[in-house]
Amino acid sequence: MAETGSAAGRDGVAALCAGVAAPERRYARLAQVRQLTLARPGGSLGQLDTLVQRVAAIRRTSAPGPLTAAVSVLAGDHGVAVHGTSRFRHGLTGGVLRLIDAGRAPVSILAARLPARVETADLGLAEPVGDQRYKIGPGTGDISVEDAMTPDQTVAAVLAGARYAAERLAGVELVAVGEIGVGNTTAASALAARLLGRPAADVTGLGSGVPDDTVRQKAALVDRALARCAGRPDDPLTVLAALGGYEIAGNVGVILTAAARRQVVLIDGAITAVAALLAVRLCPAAAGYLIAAHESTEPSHRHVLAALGQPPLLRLEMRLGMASGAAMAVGLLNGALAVADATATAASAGLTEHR
Ligand SMILES: Cc1cc2ncn([C@H]3O[C@H](COP(=O)(O)O)[C@@H](O)[C@H]3O)c2cc1C
Ligand SMILES: O=C(O)c1cccnc1
Repeated sequence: MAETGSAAGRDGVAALCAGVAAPERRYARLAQVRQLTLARPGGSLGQLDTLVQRVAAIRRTSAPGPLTAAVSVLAGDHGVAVHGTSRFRHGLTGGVLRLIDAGRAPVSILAARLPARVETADLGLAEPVGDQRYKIGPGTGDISVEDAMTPDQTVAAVLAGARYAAERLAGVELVAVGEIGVGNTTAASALAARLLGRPAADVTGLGSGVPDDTVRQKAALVDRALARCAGRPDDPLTVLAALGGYEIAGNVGVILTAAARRQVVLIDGAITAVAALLAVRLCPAAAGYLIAAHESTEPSHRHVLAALGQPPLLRLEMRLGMASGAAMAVGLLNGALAVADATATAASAGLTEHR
């Protein structure tokens, strides 16, 4: 398999990438100058000052102010979960999606407090749940013995994610990117191992909370998956087809579309981070739109964030997925943006600096 997906599909992904222009650094400099005029010591918000400058470059304004946000969760089942790699049974993902849609899942509760609307879609559940307009297939193949998706399904899932983002996530300034999929930390570990050239044991963790012997079994499955596709090209779509999942591919499309629309992309945990890495491998300019909300306990997450050059905003030992870490970070980011926007200037307050 030299290349993944039909020519038309690959053209569609290339068009998504062509729509992404890097953020405009000029606005970061203007925001920095503006910050220095405020009635507080220059640089006193530390990393948050730098973050505000990055958001200024993304939004093309020197004072972006707090951002309107949507929280997005894409869902897909994973064939590899039949080996018992998750705390939960293969196929239970749909129940979690129902809980989110009913407003009773952790992310729904966090989003309601922000407030932010929650959007979800079934891209690859075994049993259909909710909106089926973006559905590509009923769960992936077991990556330890077969490809997760066909080349055409892979490209279709990226493009479905893009369409979902255009139709359901437009009109906000920030997208918190999330996923659910029983078994998807095994897929994320396999993708990270392959994309970063790291051994499975370095990037495999306890996911939803499995015992140590199951973590070792997960690493062995990842090794089998890597051996199965050794020698294949390592272009992002080929790797995604072999080892990924529908919700991961969909999030590649979400990230590229959000970047093209100059939305801030808040990355959640290990599974969305590896989708971001795939998006950046396809389209380097997308990197400028990413902000890493947190670093979860999944060992792959730290390595993938390092490869993305993204320090996490929060380190809380979360391992929940479903955009919950990203939702937690929205308030922090918007707090920094509000301070940058609305603090009095030193001159207006008669506060001149001694040095
Ligand atoms: C009830 C339930 C709620 C969740 N919320 C997030 N995840 C998280 O755990 C899953 C990944 O871990 P693993 O690879 O161990 O299955 C993903 O669904 C992720 O979003 C959940 C998983 C389940 C089952
Ligand atoms: O890193 C994550 O987001 C994560 C970790 C464990 C389980 N689900 C998600």
